[in-house]
Formats: sequence, C-alpha cells, structure tokens
Amino acid sequence: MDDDLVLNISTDDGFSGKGGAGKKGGRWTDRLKVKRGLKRKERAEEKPAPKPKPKAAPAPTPSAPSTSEEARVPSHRPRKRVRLDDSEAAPSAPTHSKAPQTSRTAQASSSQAPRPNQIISSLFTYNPKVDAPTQQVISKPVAPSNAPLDYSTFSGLGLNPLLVSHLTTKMSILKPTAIQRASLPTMLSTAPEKTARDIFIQSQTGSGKTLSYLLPIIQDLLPLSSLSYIDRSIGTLAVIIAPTRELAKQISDVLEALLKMRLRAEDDSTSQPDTSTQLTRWLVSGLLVGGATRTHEKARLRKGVPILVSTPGRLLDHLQNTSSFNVGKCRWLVLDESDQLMELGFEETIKGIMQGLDGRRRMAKQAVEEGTTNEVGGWDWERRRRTVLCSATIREDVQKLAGTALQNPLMIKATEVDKEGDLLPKPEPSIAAAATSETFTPPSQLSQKYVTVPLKLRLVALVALLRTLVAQVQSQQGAKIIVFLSCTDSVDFHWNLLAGASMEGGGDAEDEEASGEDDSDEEDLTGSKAKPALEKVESTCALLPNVNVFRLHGSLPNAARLAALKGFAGRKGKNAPAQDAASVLFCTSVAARGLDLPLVRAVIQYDLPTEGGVTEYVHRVGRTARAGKGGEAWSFIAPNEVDWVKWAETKMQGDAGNAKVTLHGVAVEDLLRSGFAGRGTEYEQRATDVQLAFERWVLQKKENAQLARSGFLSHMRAYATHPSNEKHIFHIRNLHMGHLAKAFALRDAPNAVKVPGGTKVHNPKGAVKVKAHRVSNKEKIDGAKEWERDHSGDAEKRMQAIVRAQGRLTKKGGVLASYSGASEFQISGGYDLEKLVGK
Ligand SMILES: Nc1ncnc2c1ncn2[C@@H]1O[C@H](COP(=O)(O)OP(=O)(O)OP(=O)(O)O)[C@@H](O)[C@H]1O
Repeated sequence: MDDDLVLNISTDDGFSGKGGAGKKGGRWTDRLKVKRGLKRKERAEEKPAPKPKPKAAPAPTPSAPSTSEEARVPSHRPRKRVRLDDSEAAPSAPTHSKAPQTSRTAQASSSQAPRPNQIISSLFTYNPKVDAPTQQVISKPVAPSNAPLDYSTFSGLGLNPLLVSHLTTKMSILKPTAIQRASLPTMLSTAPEKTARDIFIQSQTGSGKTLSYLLPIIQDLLPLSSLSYIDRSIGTLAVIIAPTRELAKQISDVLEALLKMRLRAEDDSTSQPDTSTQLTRWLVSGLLVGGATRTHEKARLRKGVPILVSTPGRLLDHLQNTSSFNVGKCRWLVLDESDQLMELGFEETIKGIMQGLDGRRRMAKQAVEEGTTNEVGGWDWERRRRTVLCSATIREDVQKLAGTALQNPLMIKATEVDKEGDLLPKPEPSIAAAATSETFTPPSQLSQKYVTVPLKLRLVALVALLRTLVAQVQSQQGAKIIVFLSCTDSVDFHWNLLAGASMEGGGDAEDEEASGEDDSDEEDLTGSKAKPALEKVESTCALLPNVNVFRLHGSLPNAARLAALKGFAGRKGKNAPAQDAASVLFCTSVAARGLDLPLVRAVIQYDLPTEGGVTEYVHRVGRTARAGKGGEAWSFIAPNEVDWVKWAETKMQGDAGNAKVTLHGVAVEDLLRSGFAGRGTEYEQRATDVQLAFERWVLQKKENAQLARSGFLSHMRAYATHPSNEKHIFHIRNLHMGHLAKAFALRDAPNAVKVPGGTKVHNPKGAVKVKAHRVSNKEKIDGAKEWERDHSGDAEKRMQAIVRAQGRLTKKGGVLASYSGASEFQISGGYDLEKLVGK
C-alpha cells in the first residue's frame, strides 16, 4: 500500500519528460536497488539496525549499494533517512490536546504504516543552515501614526453638522485623522481661489484618504438641493475613479453609507418641509465596473447618477459610446490609488477620460447657450472641474500623472499639519519637493516580523503560523488574516489544499454551494440580480477550526471576487460554524492596494512581492494596522533570501534622519512549536504528519495533482520576474526545486510539464524520470481553455517573456530549466488527516 503511494506518482500525475540522470527508468530501479541492498544488509547482520535519530543525518552505510541516485546526491549532503521498522515509522498520534483520535484514524494508521526499509525524506533534515534571528521581538508600545487625532474635531474643520452627526452616530467616526485634518479646511472651502486649485493628497495606508475627498464632495453638492430644478436628471456631478472593481465597490459602499445621512438635524421641528425626501431622491451614488451589461448601465446613467464610482476602462467606454451619459456639469474628478492606476497602465485611459469630460462639458454648455436643451438655466458654468489625486506614494509615475491631470495643484500631506493646534497656513510643498523627502513607511504601530523558512518547511510553517494567529485572534470576534501569494495558481492550490484537508481521510471538501452564489441577491448598477458566481471562494479547513477560508485573485469571475471580499469582510458565510468566525484570505497582490477590510489583524507575505519591491510590501502590510488599530505583518523568506531583511529596512527608512524601521526575526522552530504544540521536538512529528496528509491529498486525484503542479510552475514563473535589482536576493537559480516541490505537497519537482497553450517547463536537473501522463483530447481542450482564462493577463505574458529572456535559465524556445535534488523526497504513506488535526 505504501509502496503504491510512493510509486504511483507516475501513473496518472501528468509528470512527463526525461529523467534528470538521463537514464531510462533510473529512479525506479535506483529505488529498488536501494531496497534490495538494505534487505541484503539486514539479512547479513540478522539484527535490527539502530534507530536513526530524527535530526542527525545518519552516517553513510558502507554496504549501501552505489546507485545512480546516490551518485546524484552531492557528497556534502547527508544520506537519506531510512525507515527500518514499523513502530518507528508510524508517527505517534498527535498529543495536541484538541486532536481527536478516531477509530477510522487508527485503521488508517495501521493500514498506511510504512514498510520496513522504506526510504523517506524528513522535513527536518537536508535543510540549509539558518542562523538564529538576532532581533528579538520587543513589543514596545508605539504611538499610531494613522489614528484619529484627539485634539481636533470635524466641526472645527468646517464640516457640515449633518455630516458630523452622521459620522459620529452611524459610523463611529469621531475625530479626524491627520490627513483629514490637513485636507478638509482647503477642500471644504467655497472661496473661489481655493475651489480653483486641484489637490494631491498623499498619506500612509489606512489613514482615511477616502473620507478626505468624499466628505468635501458631499458637502459641496448638498446645497444644490435647495434649487427647485435639481433632481438626479441633472446628471453626474462627481466621478471617482479606482483602479480595480473591488476598490470601486468599496468606495461606493462608503459613499452609500454617507449618503444615508439624515438631512435635517434631529432637533429640527417638523414644521419645516421634509427636505430629506427631496435630497435622498436625487443625491445617489452609482457603480460602474465591468461585469454588468452595458444596456443596464446605460439605462441607469440615463436616469442620472449624481456621484459615480467607476473603474477607468468602463468609464471611458461610456464616455465614448453612451450619448445619454449626462456628465457635462461634472464638478469633481477623483483619481484614487493613483500609483496603482499608473502601474496598471491606465495613463492613456485617464487622458481619454479627461478629454471626454472636457468634450461633454463643452457640448453641454454650448447646448444651453444655444437653447437646444430642455435644461433650465442657473448653472454656474464658470466653476471649473476640480481634480483630486490620491496616492500613498509620490513615485515618478504618479508625479507624471499629476503633471497631466492636475492644474496648479496643492500638495496635502498628513505630516504637514500633525501638531496640536497647528492649523496656520504653511508654505506649500511642491509635489517634486515632497517626493524627494518621501519615504513610504508602514504605520508606526504595525509589528513587522519575518521568519526564515527552509523551502521544505514552508507549507507546514504556514499552517503553524495560521494556527498560532488564529488562536490569538479568536478571542476577537471576526478577526481576519490575509495571506499573499505570488500568483493565481498558487492561491488556487493552497485554498483547495486547505479546503480538501477538512475532509475525512484527507479527501476533498464537500461540494457545498459556493459562497459566491449567495451573492445572487446583490444588485448591480442596474438594480438587476447579479448572476450566480461560477467559482467557489469560501471554505473551511480542519486544520484551522472555526475559521472561514477565502480566496481572491484576478482570474475569478467578478461576482466571485466580490463575494470573496464580502464574505471575508464579515458577512456570515454558509460554512461559518459560528457567527463572527475568524477568516483567512488567500490572495494575490490584487488585494494589496486600498482595500479596507475591517478587523484584519495580520498580513502574511508567504511570497514577497515580485513586482513593486518595498512599496508593494508596504501596501500589502497596510491592509492591517488601519486608522490607529494594531496589526502584525509576517514575511516568509527562504534561507537564500536573508539579505532581503536589511534591504527592505533600509529602503523603508529612507533618509538617515527617519525613525528606524525594524523587522523582527522569529525562528522557524519557535513558529512550528507554537503552531503544532507538543513537548520538545514533538512538533516535528506533527508537522511531518500534516505534510504527509497534504501529499496524500495531492496524490488522491488527478485534479489535485494538477493544482499542485500548476501552483508550483506558476510560482516559479512569478519568482523569475523579480526585477534585476532584486536578483541578488531572489534568483531562481538559488531555489532548490525538489525542496520547493515539498511546499506544493509534491514529492518531486514537476518534470517537463507541458502546459496547454504553449509554455513548457523543462525537467528539473536530477529529477526522477516518471511515466508521462497521456493527455486526452478533452483534457487538452479543457486545459487550454483554463490556461487561457487564468493566464490571459498581461502579467502572465510578461512573466513568460521574462522567463524566455533569461538566457541562463532557458533552453530552446522559452523553456525554463530548473534544478532538483528530487530523489530524497520519497516518503512513506501517512495517516488519516483527522488524527493530525487539533479540534
Ligand atoms: N477619522 C477617522 N476615525 C476613525 N476611523 C477612520 C477615520 N477616517 C477613516 N477611518 C477608517 O479608516 C479606515 C481606512 O480608511 P481609508 O480606506 O480611507 O484609508 P486610506 O488612507 O485610503 O488607505 P489606503 O492607502 O490603504 O487605501 C477605514 O475603515 C475608515 O472607515
């Protein structure tokens, strides 16, 4: 049985290509030779061999047969651990206090116990040496840098009392943050010299930039309701552009929450006419993102959407093609998350939008002047449209956008007026001057940690960290953890793996309905029902009791992406065992910017960003520690990536005068011990058992193996895209493919896997030759479709181009060469997952 598990890799797993040794069937025969040699040795000695110590590498066995496999193992590497008897091989039942020991488990244990002499690999041997972290975690209380200020009030900044009251009573927002305090006086002012200025708002993540522009827009539009002719047919008066659908939706949600404000003071006597009905009828918001049908969007635009939130492409589309889009009187244009807008290549689109808005304005004005419109007069056509650009950074490309989009801009930074009572006019910093002094740092109260994890241990270390964090946050209702991974395939693999692990016997999770389907009652812009999501996004994991696990990436259908966010952000999911359960989100960098997900207590960068360097790191960690709250950021680094820590610290610190930014090291052993518990080194056995359960899951079904392989390969491609100035830290050459395979619960690095659609990844050096999986025509078609769907994005194309361009790593035609010491990763079958899980 175990041999089946060990040896059946070739039967249907799709690995193909030539063995690394270059000999036909090398690894199968090698393994047999090793077994036979050991049996001979046993017979000769007629006594059991000494029990190997778990951590120490066994001394080379003189009588061990010399095989081609051995020849491939570098001489400095210790030999593989050999299992010699059942009692030793069978991992003891975890003594974790919560771990259930069922009869099924016991059966599974006995049936899956390894046979004598079976070669196994240990997670805890053959790992590169990792120096103990020098930095001790010292939790010194630090004053939060993005918190509301005690010494300021919204009223004092000139905010309308109705808005102040709504913020206080309905949104629990009592005091302004530093950036709100800096921006509101200028943006709320109706003085012509102020309204004529465009604005550049820059401040840390989670500092409240959204309210900094939404509040002035609402306050500016509110008085229009006193004009008798105003209703929503006036058209769109404010446009807010966000780079992604998720962000646009989030801004739209905040806007809707604000527009629910009472429009009459509570103590107002009832003798007044009820203006609230009037105002709510016309001052509404709308969301334009791809996904909903254009016809519905057009109908809604025709009705009138006074404040519109949109993604750039869709907005330009309507500006060019929807004649009923009445946007000629637009007074506000906001470009939120400008750095991401530029990164995603929206510069030309934004130029097109600005030209489109100008064109519509000219036409509308002309129509009024010529009397060819039904609109009544009285509109202040002299007032120019004001553009607000928001960004957490002032990088060069953002400055470029500011140069194109803003006229005579006023630069507003949180740090300019962060002292008590200091609201006096200050010399205005220019954008360029602000850029030179800028360092993009995470909020000061954020605790930043890193752990150096040998590749083989990555998966179990992740589980251990999640278990630790979940245990910590479970006392806080609805606490959340975000895990960033390098690519879509890796997200899918990890999410499915953890979901699969919740089934008895390590099988797949039951096919419960996707939480995305719950989204069917969600209204799109048109008010029609959203279509059911095509993909599941929510699950549970037996290794993480009482936790909902979500996934999010750009290849999911729109409804599924929104459902994932909605579920993760706090809506009670179908699978939720309890209200306000903790949640974990596996995602790509799509969730790095701007997303404001309440109660995110920790961000784990399981894969550090391949794009955007430290800036992206800061954006990602900025999903926690928002608006003065606490949070933890964890980074996983491989032993060959240790230089990243100093590099990142230096970049974040910027000028020598800035406060020191420190990442605190945590030993991987401590992490595993805390996640798997037990006495002494018992955590090693538990971690191994978890790893075995994951590997069984991969072997269990062709689809699982495919997920693991795709995850591995896409991760490799993503890793290869680290820019050249990071290659001294992140170079694919330094990755041990066989060890990395373990992190995808694979027993070997995928070997010469052909990906439908073109890209082919060559056999890792030294990899085992396995029987090629014959791909049926149907599989080819399905695979090609899937590939097209998942990899049609620019990033993927760029990855492929980069991989091709890397001469060192390529053979012919864009083939990625990789390396493996795969032969040491054959492990015995394991035990029922239930036994491993602490409940
Ligand atoms: N004055 C305030 N007091 C308390 N909470 C606030 C205040 N202003 C904003 N918040 C809250 O802070 C969180 C972060 O706000 P917001 O998303 O606007 O930050 P941001 O600066 O845009 O961050 P990012 O750069 O990451 O996009 C939100 O949950 C918001 O409700």
